[in-house]
Amino acid sequence: MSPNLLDVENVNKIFARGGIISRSVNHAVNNVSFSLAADKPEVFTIIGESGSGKTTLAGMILNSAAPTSGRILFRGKDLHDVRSRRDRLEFMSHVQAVFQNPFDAFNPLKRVDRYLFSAAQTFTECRTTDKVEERVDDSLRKVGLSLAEIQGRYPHEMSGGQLQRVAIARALVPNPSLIVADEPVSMIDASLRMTVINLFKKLRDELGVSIIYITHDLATAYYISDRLIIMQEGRVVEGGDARTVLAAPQHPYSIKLREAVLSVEGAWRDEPITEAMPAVAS
Ligand SMILES: Nc1ncnc2c1ncn2[C@@H]1O[C@H](COP(=O)(O)OP(=O)(O)OP(=O)(O)O)[C@@H](O)[C@H]1O
Repeated sequence: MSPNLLDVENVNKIFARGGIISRSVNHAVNNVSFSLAADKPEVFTIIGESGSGKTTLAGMILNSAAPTSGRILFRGKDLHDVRSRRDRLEFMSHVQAVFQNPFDAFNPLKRVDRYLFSAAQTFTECRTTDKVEERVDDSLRKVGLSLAEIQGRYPHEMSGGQLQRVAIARALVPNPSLIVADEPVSMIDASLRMTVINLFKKLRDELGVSIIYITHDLATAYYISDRLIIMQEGRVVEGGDARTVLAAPQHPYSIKLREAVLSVEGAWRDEPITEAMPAVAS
């Protein structure tokens, strides 16, 4: 049997606080487990209020921090063993990240196309200028942009929504199988949020990319998720198929979640999202 895309097994992260006299520990991630299948791309949402451990968990999935205990496997390989530069580059070509604030992700003094060229040179076999540009243009077209549109532009010359789409295009350059998106729309103008959210759906459906979507936004979580886990104080308090969880919420936090979803659903029904989405090229 082929391994899962991702296995998070009994993962804990404990931060120590204070000095020798007043030492305390913060159990930021507490015994979290879930898996993503290799053959079924999905949007898997990690939802929870501020401080519930979402970003800490994301950091461990991205292998930028190690669990205190438990393990994380990507395609059957323990991330603990992904150490050499070669292994890390290989891992990063399969697992990419999109962060909250696109303006933080790009140096204001650096042209945005440079980031995409650099990703193509680092993570792909493209070596000639033509091949690199072709690869970058291909990735940009998957998010409804093109190299001609963004070439030579600096971050401040783009809207937050456009820049986040460039960040997603950069993540797509290596053809990853998993994107970890940590609050990817919370800093984007509300009118552009659904463009990015719909884009994740298209990446799942048309490119077979699985998305771990991290958020505290109940409405977009409901709209986009196939499965979700709800975190509170580091623990998973409820999880499973998104509609099932929301149809019969058990935990007080999930009940709050459901109430919020119902109120925004009503609003959406009255005022559907009309922003046109670009087709995603395969
Ligand atoms: N490097 C660190 N050192 C010490 N404590 C940390 C560190 N990183 C996170 N924490 C603590 O771990 C807990 C979980 O934080 P985390 O950022 O993962 O939560 P979150 O759910 O992502 O919150 P938010 O939605 O506000 O980003 C918090 O109590 C936080 O203060």
